Formats: sequence, C-alpha cells, structure tokens
Amino acid sequence: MKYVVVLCDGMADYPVDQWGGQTPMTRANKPNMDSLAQQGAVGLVKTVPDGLAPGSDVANLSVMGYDPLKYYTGRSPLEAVSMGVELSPSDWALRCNLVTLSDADRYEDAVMRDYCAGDISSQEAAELIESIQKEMGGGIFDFHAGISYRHCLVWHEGIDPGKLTPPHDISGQVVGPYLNHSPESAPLLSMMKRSYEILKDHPVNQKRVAEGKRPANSIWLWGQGKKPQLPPFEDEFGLVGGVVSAVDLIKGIGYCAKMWVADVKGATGYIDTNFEGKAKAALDLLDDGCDLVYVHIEAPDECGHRGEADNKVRAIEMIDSRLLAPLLKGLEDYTNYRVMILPDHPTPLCTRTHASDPVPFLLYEKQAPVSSSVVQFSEQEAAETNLMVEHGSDLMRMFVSPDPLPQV
Ligand SMILES: O=C(O)[C@H](O)COP(=O)(O)O
Repeated sequence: MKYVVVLCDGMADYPVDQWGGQTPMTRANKPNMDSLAQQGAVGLVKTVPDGLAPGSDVANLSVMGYDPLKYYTGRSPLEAVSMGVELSPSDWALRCNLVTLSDADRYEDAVMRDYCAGDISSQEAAELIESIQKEMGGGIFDFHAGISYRHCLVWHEGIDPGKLTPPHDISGQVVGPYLNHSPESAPLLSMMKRSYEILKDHPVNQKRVAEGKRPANSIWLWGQGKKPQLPPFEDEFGLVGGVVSAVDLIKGIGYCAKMWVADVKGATGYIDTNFEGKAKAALDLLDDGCDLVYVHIEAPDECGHRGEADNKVRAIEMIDSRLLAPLLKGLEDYTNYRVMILPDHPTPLCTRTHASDPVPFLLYEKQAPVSSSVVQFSEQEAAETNLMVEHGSDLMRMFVSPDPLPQV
C-alpha cells in the first residue's frame, strides 16, 4: 500500500458574498478532488488545538501525526533545521521576514504595506540579509538567508521575547500597536527599527523601486522558538515517509521527523510553482522506497493572505489539474493506495490571515471506495457528513490504519 497526503495550505475559506456564498473550494473546477470525495470518507478535522495560534506550523504538525500540544516549540526552529542552521539547546530562532513598510517619520507610525515585500526573489533577499548580518550580526545575533521573504535570526543564549505579531496578520495596519516594547524584546525592536535605515536606500531596493516593485525596507521578527524534538515518523507509524514542499517550514518538519525531503526545481510557494514537478517528485519518492509522501502546496494560503480571490480559485484548480491528476495517474502503477487531501487551516480572503476553524478532509482508497453522499469536496459538504476528528493528530493514524476507511 502507498499513501499520499496532498496538503493544500490555507485552501479552506468562508462563503464569499460577491460569489453568492460560494467559497474558493466550491467555485473552483476541481474534478479530481470531487471524484475522490464521491468515493471516499469526507469529514472535518480540528488541526489547531485550543490555546494555540492558527498557523501552518501547528496545523501541519497535527496533520503529520504529531500533537502540537506535545511537540510544538515554535515556527522558526523548524524552518532553521531545513535551512541547515545549527541550533544549540540555548539558542532561540526567530522568523525574519523582509517586509515593505510605508515611509513614516517614526517607525511606530509606518503601515505594513506587504508582509512579503512584493514576493522578493531569494537572490535579492540574500543580498539584503547579507547587509543586515554585516551591520547587526556576528555577535549574539546571526541572520541566515532563506527563501524569498522568509529568513531566520538566531539569538544565541537568547530569551523568550514574548508576543511577536506575524506580519501577515496586520496587512494594511499601522505597526505601532503590534510592536513589543517589553525589556525582553527590546534588542529585537531595536534591530527592526535599525534595519529600516540599513535597507531603505540599499541598491537592491533602489533597483526594485526603479522597476516599480515594492522595496524590502525592513526586517520583521516573529515565530520564535527553540530546537524541536520529534520522534522519527517511521518509529511512530512504521512507514518510511517523504516530504515535497517549497517552504522551509514543511521541509523542516520532515527533517526533524527523519523523513526523506525532496527539493523541486521551480517550486516557489506561490501560484507560479512547479505543480507537475512536485507530483513527479512525490512519485519518485514512492518509487525510491517511501511508503508515504506528504505533498504540500503553499499557493492557496499566499493568495488568501494577499486577498487575491480569483488567484486562490486558480491555485485550487491548478492543484487539481496539474498536480493531483498526474499524481493519480502515476499511482495507478500500484495495486493499492490511499490519498488524503485537506487544507491545514483556513486562510479566509475576508481576513487575509489564518483561522482555527476545523477544515474539510477526504480519505480515499483505490481498492475500497466508500459509498458517499458527497458531491463536491467543500467545507459545507464535509460538515454535513458529521464525521469529525477532534484531535487533528489522530487523522494520520486513521489514514494509515489497516482498518477500512470510516463509512459516512
Ligand atoms: O510567512 C509565511 O511563510 C506565510 O505567510 C505564513 O503562512 P503559513 O503559516 O500558512 O505558512
């Protein structure tokens, strides 16, 4: 038996008034997902435990079968592992976004124009992070360049700085009320403010502005944590697992769980990603010996954060036609296989950030189709089956169990 998880980050949403109550999932033309839902077990799963903030870190740990209440130690340390950044037990890792702030006399009065600095390229970002490291790193702080706007700060012998707000939570808002002025966070706030002076006239940004692109004129620090300890996936589930993703967060979880991690050329974390390449990488992992592969697609989440309604629908349609279709075709080489499809959390267009609502899932087995009343794979139809998985980390056990899939 082979197992494939297709994790459509942020895909769930709320009914959109301008669309007559449709959600991106019901508006999208996704015949492959709908066909699997018609023959599979469909329900809702609570991926974000009460008391934890909704994010892909917590939610994907759940879906991978790791209870976040037991294993979650912060977002950035997971990303740091994927970036090859060594963390000692006394190090704190923080996510370091490159963001676009509006011009303002005082840093506190600036507006968060863009949490992703116009989707800055990794190459441009590396030059900016190099300048930041040169001016502010090398002592107890070290900056490490990652992918696009996503980077890492290591605070050696650091402390917990307290509440730090993700920049994608405050798009379009004045940043002042969201800055942490505590003594513990003081060195971080000081570096954020100083970064504006380092970056605002940087040649990379001067060129971006001249090209009509948004400048990456500040770092924004959040997602702090310490080195995680995950039991190997194979020890937990008796299966060799693999991960396909464009983003360090998911690859980092894979590395921490001792899973195989693929690198896909052209995987971008946005709607211009290499959908077909991710499908091929997943099939290659299965052919090379993985029993289970976890394929993560970031695009619907990014479209949600950016309020790009039509692009979010397109992202779902491209997952269905350019990733799921070739994946299912390749899986036909196996006598039997199971597929699980779900988002990790909603990223509603109306809020442009994450929500903790339970999300729809489908479980399908080639040789054991389930008679289902479901017509479309959607938030509403998943709620109507009354199949509810209260503890998200239980879903993986249901998926890989030798027992038949639940009848709904
Ligand atoms: O900063 C990022 O990578 C994303 O905007 C955060 O969203 P995610 O938690 O859904 O990946």
